[in-house]
Amino acid sequence: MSGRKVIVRVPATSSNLGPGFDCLGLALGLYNFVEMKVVPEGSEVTVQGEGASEIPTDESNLTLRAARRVFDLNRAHPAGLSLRLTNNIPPARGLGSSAAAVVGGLVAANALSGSRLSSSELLNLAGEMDGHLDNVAPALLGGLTVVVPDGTAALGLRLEPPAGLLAVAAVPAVNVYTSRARAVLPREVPFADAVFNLGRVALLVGALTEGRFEFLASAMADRLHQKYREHLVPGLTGVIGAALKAGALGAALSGSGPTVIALTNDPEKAVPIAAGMREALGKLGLSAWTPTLVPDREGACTVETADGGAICS
Ligand SMILES: Nc1ncnc2c1ncn2[C@@H]1O[C@H](COP(=O)(O)OP(=O)(O)OP(=O)(O)O)[C@@H](O)[C@H]1O
Ligand SMILES: N[C@@H](CCO)C(=O)O
Repeated sequence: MSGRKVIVRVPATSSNLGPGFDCLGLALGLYNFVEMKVVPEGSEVTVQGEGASEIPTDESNLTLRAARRVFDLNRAHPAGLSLRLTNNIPPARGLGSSAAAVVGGLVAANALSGSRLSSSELLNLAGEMDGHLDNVAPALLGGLTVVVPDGTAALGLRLEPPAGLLAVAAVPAVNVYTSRARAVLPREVPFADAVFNLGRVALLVGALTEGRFEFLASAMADRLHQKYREHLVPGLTGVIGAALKAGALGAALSGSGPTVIALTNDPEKAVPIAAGMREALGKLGLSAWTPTLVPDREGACTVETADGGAICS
């Protein structure tokens, strides 16, 4: 096994999309790369790019831990492992960095040990390790995903995002840790708020799969989590409002924030939408990165297999 190497590409993800708290996610064309090589002994992790100074490189590294789970399950025991992580997804910004780290480790190790685990086994493992099925499902499967835990298993459905959809992200230069953003959520919500979200999440899935963009502004509204997180996410309401004013079809907090994601199907509107969101954050003294991203349709895939081929298109 020594010397065998794979490179896996994993997309960023935006979960919730407004009302779909913990169940909806969209894969985005912004990628982390995991190069995993079997070496004669020891383990070595290097990180370059986003989060390089904060992501651990010892045995606690998420990608390494995920890989070890798969090697154990596949009864493959590489003598040593070398991991080179090249990150374009900024951590702690609501773009699924930790989900990408886990999925990358699982998929790379599975590819190096005979691909014995199925996609649903990988989804269950990823959900167990990351704790956020709504990020790991789109990272693994690509596209628009609906996922729910059902007993000990996850039920994940991949749907095709509509043609021409673009996501303009406003990524402010502040960290919001998911654990903190969950701790501020209430234990109970008003029945009317639950009903508000139920209708909208159904409408949102239907609107996206049918390309009924005129429904998105209403369908991306939320009453279950965004208002409780407002104090952690600078300018949340103002940034969403600015995106809608600049012509976005709909906008919402990405995952647990602080990124806001705005959808459009008009490439020319992406520029004013990004400018509007930057301006709203600028009024608070915050700078933001505002990339326009296409939906990723492949999910985690192998850009270089152990025998030199490629699985990603
Ligand atoms: N690319 C990565 N590689 C390894 N560990 C990571 C990576 N990204 C995040 N982590 C780790 O995951 C843990 C959870 O981080 P955090 O709550 O910010 O999740 P996150 O996935 O970055 O959130 P988000 O979805 O908001 O980006 C932290 O301990 C962090 O160091
Ligand atoms: N659905 C989760 C995503 C965390 O990345 C949340 O909003 O807390």
